[in-house]
Parts: sequence; structure tokens; C-alpha cells
Amino acid sequence: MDNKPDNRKNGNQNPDNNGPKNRQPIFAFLICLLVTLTCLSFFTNMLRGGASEETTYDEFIDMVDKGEIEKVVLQDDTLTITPKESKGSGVYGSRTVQVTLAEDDSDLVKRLEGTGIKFKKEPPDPTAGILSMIISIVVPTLLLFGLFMVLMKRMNKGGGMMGVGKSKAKAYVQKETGVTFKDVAGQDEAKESLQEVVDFLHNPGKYTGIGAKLPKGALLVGPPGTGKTLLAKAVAGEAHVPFYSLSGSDFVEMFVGVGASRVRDLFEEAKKNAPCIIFIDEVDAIGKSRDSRFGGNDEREQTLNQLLAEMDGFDTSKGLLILAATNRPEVLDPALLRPGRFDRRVIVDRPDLKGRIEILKVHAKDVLLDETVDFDAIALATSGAVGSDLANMVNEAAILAVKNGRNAVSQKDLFEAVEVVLVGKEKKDRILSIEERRIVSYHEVGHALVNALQKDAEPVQKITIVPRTMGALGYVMQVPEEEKYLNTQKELEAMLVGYLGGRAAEELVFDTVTTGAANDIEQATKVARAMITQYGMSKKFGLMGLATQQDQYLQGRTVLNCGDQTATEVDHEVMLLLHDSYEEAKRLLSENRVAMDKIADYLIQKETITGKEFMKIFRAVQMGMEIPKNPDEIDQIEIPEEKKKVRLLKTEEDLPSEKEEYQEETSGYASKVLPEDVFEEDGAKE
Ligand SMILES: Nc1ncnc2c1ncn2[C@@H]1O[C@H](COP(=O)(O)OP(=O)(O)OP(=O)(O)O)[C@@H](O)[C@H]1O
Ligand SMILES: [Zn+2]
Repeated sequence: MDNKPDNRKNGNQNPDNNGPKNRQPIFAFLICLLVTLTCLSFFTNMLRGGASEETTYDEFIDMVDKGEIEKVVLQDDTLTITPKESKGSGVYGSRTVQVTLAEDDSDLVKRLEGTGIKFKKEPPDPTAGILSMIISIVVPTLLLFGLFMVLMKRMNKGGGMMGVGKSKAKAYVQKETGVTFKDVAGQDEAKESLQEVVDFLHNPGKYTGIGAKLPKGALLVGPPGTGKTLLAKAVAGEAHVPFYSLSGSDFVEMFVGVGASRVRDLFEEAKKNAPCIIFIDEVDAIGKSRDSRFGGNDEREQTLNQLLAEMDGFDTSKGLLILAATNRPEVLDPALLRPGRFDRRVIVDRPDLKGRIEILKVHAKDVLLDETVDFDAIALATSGAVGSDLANMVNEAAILAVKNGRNAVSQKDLFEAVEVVLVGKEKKDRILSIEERRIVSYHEVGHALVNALQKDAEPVQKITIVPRTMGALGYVMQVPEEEKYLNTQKELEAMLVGYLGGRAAEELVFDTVTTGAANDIEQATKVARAMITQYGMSKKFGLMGLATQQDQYLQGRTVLNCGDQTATEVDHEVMLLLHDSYEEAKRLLSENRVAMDKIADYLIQKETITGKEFMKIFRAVQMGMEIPKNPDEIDQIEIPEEKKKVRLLKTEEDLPSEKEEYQEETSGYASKVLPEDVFEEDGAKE
């Protein structure tokens, strides 16, 4: 998947952003057309005689011959026949039927002579022609137009149909945001560089006095949910100026010129109210690079040009500042980043351990906490989480506490909330079959056991086989002892074995494999590929960089940059690495089969086990103790202190050299942390 050359790198043909929008008018038009056609056929039907039926002229003559007709009325060339009551059982009953005349009416008169049928000729209806024209042409046209207008209005949400000059992109204005830097936790560097900007707004004279040029704008860059919007509001709040905010996608319209006129309106409005802040969220929606190999997008280009022109045009000494946020800075048009535009870049990255602790504290400010709460532990368990996740967790914990009838949040609530946010709620209505529970149990124990053996430590916070709403059938929750910023090669290799431990357990125990390892395989492949192409950890390619990372603030796709031949070899290397890791996982598990069986057995009965329980069973098996049948008696197992120090891996004596190497390597250096390390979930994706 990753080794396709990325042809959207500079292009602005990203379907995510403008595709659906641009297709909207076509959809709208099609819908209108369909509705109109339906109406049209309905009307013409009505015109042709409403409820009465039409019959052929031959049938009419047949009826005349059989004497079934009472009366005939001729108007234009349409005959309205009333069949005789007495012949009501005939084909046409006694309903009025219409026939289109197929011979000269003098012939018709001759035919009816002497049959006793009442015949009447009426003058043609002068309104009929006009009426039919109105109904078949004017009404549908009006209908089509009306519907089209309504639909376009809907989609435009406030923008006028022909937009230009009239567009009312209502910027969201806050006179006073009420947010200060205190509300933004962590992000100290970002706050520091924005503090200067606040000062500019407060006191522009101080800077212009000595000839310093004031900044026009700053670009906030970082992953979603890290608090970019919050920071922008805080700048406005600190400076006590109004806050105009609009999202980049609000500017992207289907009519050329609408976006540009919105930009113009926005700046006009803001200039009137300066000093103030304009905040453009998702600026990449308009600011995407203009040079494109697939032909440009006129509307967005015009909008972007207008934005550039406005930024060049205003006078900073009035105290107008533009903040913009994006999580895809690499796609922005370089023109936006030139001096005098968004020349300041403020990085708002994922919070580190300290940042996460602070964010939790900020959000727990108004929440009642009991004495068990330890934010450090929560922060440690949530590596990779962003501000909005953490805010969510605190709130979720408070809700859980209320649900459980307590009036303060406990550490247990918080941990449960972490799981709710990261893997979803427990899915009580999903009942796994006994066989499935066995497989999931062994799978999860496989992960945990492999990790324990490799790290020689209590591996997990907990193991569970209660299905979750986000798809996991079971998972292992790990809490690292400390935040890591680097991973050694050994650690990454161990991580690979850990990912594949679940599948290895399935194969060992059931002699067959399931779909449950899909996520593990994906993660393992990602790590293996990164080791070979980015971290220089392959013997074959050495230090050659074979891939570059894109969209580092989003999912972080990597793109191979090597020839086809090399790409094939990379695939082969990845395959080999995964294969070796899998073999290692199977080896570790089969050497510890008894412990695996006992722990899995216990997990099947209890559904959730803690790391402590896991270790107790493992040590007991290691010491050859009898494991109680009743799961509730596991707690009573007493492990002597000195036994707790014995290395988990029983092949220790055979591999003394590996142990030394292991300790040496862990203090070494390697690459960056992979947040997936914390949670390993498994699930059959429905
Ligand atoms: N550093 C932080 N301190 C306190 N709260 C935070 C922080 N970061 C995020 N939050 C919380 O997360 C919510 C969402 O953050 P915000 O909308 O500012 O993120 P964003 O980076 O603008 O995301 P997006 O890119 O999706 O627009 C905030 O309202 C706030 O409650
Ligand atoms: Zn798994």
C-alpha cells in the first residue's frame, strides 16, 4: 500500500476536500430533473383525460356493431363514449371511454346512422391547447428552476446562488473569547511564541516606534485535537480583542468567485473592528498548492489569491492579526508562507507526559476527585493521546462516577474512561460463543505472555476479553514504566514479536488461525517496514533511506522513494523480518505452554485479569505449584519474594550473553516512539 508513488503530493486534486463539494450542483440538477420528469408524465396523463380510459378505434367500431353504446360525443378528434347500462358486464362496463377519431367525421356520422346511438358534436375547447402547453412546458420549467434554487441554497448554507458580492459567509464572531493561556495546558513553546503576538496587539506603537515590522499572521501546525483553536482563542482572550473565526472549507464553494468575495467581506468586517484576530481553521482547504499536474481548481485559486492580496493589503499597525491552523502544512502553497504572510509557524504537537498531566489537571479543575486519583499514572497510560482525548476522558470518568452512584471520581473511573475513549465502550450484547472466547483468550494471553517474557517484567495493566464498541474483541492494556522517546532496535524487534504473539498462540493451540489478528498484522508490518526503510535497521540496505514520511501530523503515511526492483526487495525483507518474529513468538509460547494454558483458562472464566494476577499464575507455574481450580482462589497463591526475582524466560541459563546484550541495548538509542505500543487491540472487523 505504501509504496505507491504519491501523486497527490503537490496536487490539489485531493478528493477529500473539494470532490464532493464540486459534485453537488450536478447532484442537485439530477434530482430536480428526476422530480420534474415524474411530474411531467403525471400531468400529461391527466391532460389526456384524467380518470377515463382510452380504447382503440377498432374496439369502438366493434362496440358500435354489437350495439353496446348509448351515446357518443365528438369534440376535436376525441370521442367520448358512454356504453349502455344494460351491457354493463361488457368489456368496458358502463364507464366513459375515450377514442381518438381515425376517420373523417362525416364517415363516422354515416356509421352511426340508424344504430340508435345518440350522437352529439361539440365545438372545440379553446382553452385546451393553452392549458396543455402551460402544463407540459411552463409548469415543469418553473418546477425545475424552483427546486434547483432551493437545493442550491441548502448546500450553500447562506451563500447566495450567484454569490458574487452578496455572499454572507457569517464569520463566527466572539467579542471576548474568555479563554486565556491558563486554559491551554502544556504547549509551552507555542504559548511563548504567541505571547509576543499578544504583546504586538496590546501595544503596536512600541514595536513600530523602533521600526520593527509587526507580524501579519501565524500558522498553527499540529495534529487534530491538540488545541490549535483553543490557542487562537486564548490569544484573542489575552489581548482582549474580538475573535473572527471561519473554517477554510467555508470558503470553498461551487461557484467561482464566492470564496473570494467571502474573503473580501471577512477582511472588510475585521478591519472595521480592528484590533482583532481572524482565525482560519483548516486553512489547507483554500491554501493548497496551486501548481497542479491535473489542472487547477479555479474557485480555490481565486480564493487563495484573494487571501494573499488581503494579507498584503492591510496595515498591521491597526492591530489586525491572522491566525490559521492546519494539520497538513506540507500541502500549503509556498506563497502563503512567504515573509509578510504566515511567516510564523507555531508547532502545536501531541503533548508529552508532562503536557498530558497538565491537560488532565486543567480539565479536572471543576471535577470532584477522590484521594485515589493519580494523574501521572493516567498520563503514562495515554501516550499518543491529544488534548481533546484527555478532555474527553476526564468527562467520561465523571459520568462513570455518577453512574456508579459516587460523588467523586476515582482512579478506577479514570482508567475505565481511558479505555472508553481509546477502544470504545463495553459491548454487553455481543455474546461470543465458547469456542470464540477460548480463541480470543489464548490470543490475548499470547500477546501478554510474549511481552512479559521479552521484557522480563509484569507486562500489562490488564487483559480482557470483553468486546468493545470500537470493534475489539479483546485487548491487552499496557502501561509503560516511563515515557519513551526513543526505541532501540531490540525493543522494536520485541515489539514485532509481541504483535504476532496473538496469532502464534492461535496457531499453537487450535492448529488453525482466525481473522482476529488483522490489526496486529497491520501494525507489525508498519513497524517492520519502518525499521527497514526509515530507521536503517536492515542488514541488506544499511543506512539507506528508502522512504519519506508524509502527513506527519495525521496518520503519518510513508512513501517509498526507490526503484521498483528495490521496492520488491524491501517487501521481501519485510516479509523475512515478520516471519522470523512470528517464529520467535511461537518458540516463546510453546516453551511456556503450561503457563499459557493456565492463564488463558483463568481469563476465560474471569473475562478480565490484572497484571498482578497474570504474574501470580505465571510464577506459580514456574515454581511447579498447584494452581487452584476455583478462579477466586488465585489470590491466595503466595509467591516468595526471592522467587519474584527469577527471570521469566526459563532459557536464561542457555542464553547468558543475550541478557547482557539486552541490558546494554536498552540504554542505547534508536528511533521514535510508536504510540501503538500502549494498546493492542484485536478484533474481527465487521
Ligand atoms: N493543550 C490543551 N489544553 C487544554 N485543553 C485542550 C488542549 N488541547 C485540546 N484541548 C481540549 O480539546 C478541545 C479541542 O481542541 P481544539 O479544537 O482546539 O483542537 P484543534 O487542534 O483545533 O483540533 P482540529 O485540528 O481538529 O481543529 C478543546 O476544546 C479543549 O477542551
Ligand atoms: Zn492481537
